[in-house]
Amino acid sequence: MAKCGTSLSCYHGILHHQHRRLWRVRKPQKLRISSDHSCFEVRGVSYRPPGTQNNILNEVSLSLPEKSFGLIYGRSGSGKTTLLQLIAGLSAPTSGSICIQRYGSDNRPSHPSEILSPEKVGIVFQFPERYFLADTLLEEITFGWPRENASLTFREKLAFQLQLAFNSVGLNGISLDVDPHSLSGGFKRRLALAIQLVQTPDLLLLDEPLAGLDWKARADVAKLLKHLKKSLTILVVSHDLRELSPLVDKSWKMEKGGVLKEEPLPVYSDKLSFL
Ligand SMILES: Nc1ncnc2c1ncn2[C@@H]1O[C@H](COP(=O)(O)OP(=O)(O)OP(=O)(O)O)[C@@H](O)[C@H]1O
Repeated sequence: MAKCGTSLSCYHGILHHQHRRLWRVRKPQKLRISSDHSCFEVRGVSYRPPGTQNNILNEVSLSLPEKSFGLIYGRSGSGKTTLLQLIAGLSAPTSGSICIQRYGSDNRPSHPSEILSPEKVGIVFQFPERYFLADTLLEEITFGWPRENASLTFREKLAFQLQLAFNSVGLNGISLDVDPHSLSGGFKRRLALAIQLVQTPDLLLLDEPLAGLDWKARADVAKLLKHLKKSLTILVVSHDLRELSPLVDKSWKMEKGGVLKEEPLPVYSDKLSFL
């Protein structure tokens, strides 16, 4: 496979302002939904880990239209990560279902709902760089790919997908020989996203995508997510409401006891800073 260029792409600088801030409720964005559309839906999901007495999640429901950006926020330990893991198919709900529903122009279901297949879902865990294993970018991203038995056509398809994924996260200017651990924080997150995008998921789940990054890398990753949102459905769990709020189409608050409520985001208002 041909190698990409050898130089790191430059970060775009952004101006950083410190403001006094006040909380207020942000108006939800109007979702532009085409007449015929699909939604990822969590329907009445409860989860109790095997061998335990209490539910972590209780009758959780949400509906996220395709190519929109959803955000779940809420207290630590309320069950947000557990919900992402269920949507990704890493554990099975105790009750309820997770599916894709198609709707017609009258906003009514036009087909029977389909169970969401884990192959259609990509998940990036919190601090994904901690799980990097390989010595080069190429090995990291192709980890687990078929080496010998796959047909040439299949390998060509994977190589094509790899190129697309690298381009879409802006890694195309970096040599595939680079040690993933030597990348900056923001570029490590780009790599973690590319690893998932190679699998061409329909739904991308991100657990705290900005956690542990400096302000510049946070702005960089938020900008990248805005770009990815054009072609993917993204559901994020995060405490970083201020940076992500411009991207958010729908939001939910996970409350104590694993109860999810659709709720607009509270945001900081710089305009009111004189108050
Ligand atoms: N397999 C399990 N068995 C028992 N308890 C569990 C299991 N998995 C998670 N929990 C508990 O469920 C609760 C919810 O955990 P979860 O990680 O989903 O919360 P969270 O909202 O994502 O928290 P944070 O914001 O800190 O990441 C926690 O109290 C956790 O300890």
